[in-house]
Amino acid sequence: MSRKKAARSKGGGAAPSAALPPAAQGPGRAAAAPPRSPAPAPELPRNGGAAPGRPSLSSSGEFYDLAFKVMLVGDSGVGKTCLLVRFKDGAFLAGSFISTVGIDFRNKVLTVDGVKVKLQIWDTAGQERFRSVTHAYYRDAHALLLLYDVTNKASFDNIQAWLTEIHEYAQQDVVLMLLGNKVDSAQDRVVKREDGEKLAKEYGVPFMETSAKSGLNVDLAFTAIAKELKHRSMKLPNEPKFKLHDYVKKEVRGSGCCRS
Ligand SMILES: Nc1nc2c(ncn2[C@@H]2O[C@H](COP(=O)(O)OP(=O)(O)OP(=O)(O)O)[C@@H](O)[C@H]2O)c(=O)[nH]1
Ligand SMILES: [Mg+2]
Repeated sequence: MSRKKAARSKGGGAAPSAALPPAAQGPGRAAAAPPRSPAPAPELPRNGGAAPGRPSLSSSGEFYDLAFKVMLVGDSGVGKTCLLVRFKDGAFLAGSFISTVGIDFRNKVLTVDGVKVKLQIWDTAGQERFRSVTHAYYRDAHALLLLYDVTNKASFDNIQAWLTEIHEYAQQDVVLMLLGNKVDSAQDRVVKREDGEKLAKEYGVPFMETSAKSGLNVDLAFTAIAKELKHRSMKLPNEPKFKLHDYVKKEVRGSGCCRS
C-alpha cells in the first residue's frame, strides 16, 4: 500500500496534496495533485455485486460472489491505516506515523458462511484538509468503520461530528460500526470502554475495542461487517435474520490487559 508522507500541521502550512483515486484495479495509490472533483470509486452495485452462483474474478486473481465497499473514517492518527494493514497483511506498521494523503484502498476476499465476499476497503485521510475528498466517497460505501483512539480524548469527542458528516453524505442504510482502537496502550488510555459503549448505544451502532498493534478484534470487525452485508444481500427464505449487534456482543473479545 502506498503511504505517502504528509505534513501533520492542521490547516495552513503546505498546500494540500490531496489524492485522486486509482484506476479500478489493483491496490490504491495516492496521487500528488488535488482533485477538483474526485473521480468516482470503482463501481460496486448497491446490492453487493456479482450474483451468487456466478463468481467474479478480483484483480488479485481471487474469485468472489459478492463485493462491497467499506470505508475507514475517523480523526488523523486513530489507526485507520494500521487497522487495514493488520487485517490485510496481518502485520503492524510500527515506527513513525505517516499520515494518509487523500484516499487509498485494498481488497480482501473473505469466506462468509460459504460465500466469497470481497471487501474493497477504502482508507481515508483523517486530516481536515482532505475532508472534501472523503465526502465524495461516502455515497458509494456499503459500510463504514468509524474509529477513535482510546488514548486520545479529542478523537472520541469528535465522533459526534463524524456521525453528523456520515448522516449528511452516506447512504441511509449504510452499515456502521464504532471502533475504539489502540487498547494495547493500557497506560495511556483516557477513554473508558464504558464510554465507548455508551456513545454507541446512544447512536444505535455496534461497538468494539480493537488494537491494530496486537490484532485484537480486527478480523472480527471486518468479518461482522461482511456477514451483515452478505445477509442483507442474499437472505434465504428460511434463514433467520442476522443481527449484527447480537453477533458483535457475542463474539467480541475484551483484552484483560486493557480494560479500565
Ligand atoms: N499502540 C498502538 N498504536 C497504534 C495502533 N494503531 C495505530 N497506531 C499508531 O498510531 C499512529 C497512527 O496510525 P495510522 O494508522 O497511520 O493513523 P490513521 O488513522 O491512518 O491517520 P491518518 O492517515 O492521518 O488519517 C501510528 O504511529 C501507528 O503506529 C494500535 O492499535 N496500537
Ligand atoms: Mg492513514
